[in-house]
Amino acid sequence: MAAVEQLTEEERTTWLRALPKWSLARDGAAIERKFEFADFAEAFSFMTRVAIMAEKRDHHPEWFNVYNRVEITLTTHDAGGLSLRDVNMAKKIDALV
Ligand SMILES: C[C@H](O)[C@H](O)[C@H]1CNC2=NC(N)=NC(=O)C2=N1
Repeated sequence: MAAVEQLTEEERTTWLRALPKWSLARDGAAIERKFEFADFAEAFSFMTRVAIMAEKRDHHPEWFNVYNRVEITLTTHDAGGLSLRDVNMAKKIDALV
């Protein structure tokens, strides 16, 4: 796969404005968002939809689930930090909820 470029600090700031529900994590190397659903079935349904999308895009979330809560962290391992792939994925995830 072609190398994926890490976002510069300026690009990070700009892109994050378009993702108000996500915050920078790991010293700018990742973004994260917490989700809360009615129950486990709703949370897992959401996770299933994210998983299918992740496979299609070959870009996979780091996540944590307890009952109705899901926490998602996006980072690009191939870039060693945040890339446009994370920003695009976050937008797609936002559109699912
Ligand atoms: C070999 C495979 O295509 C790569 O490792 C993909 C898979 N999914 C990935 N997911 C994420 N979040 N970052 C990556 O760099 C990444 N790379």
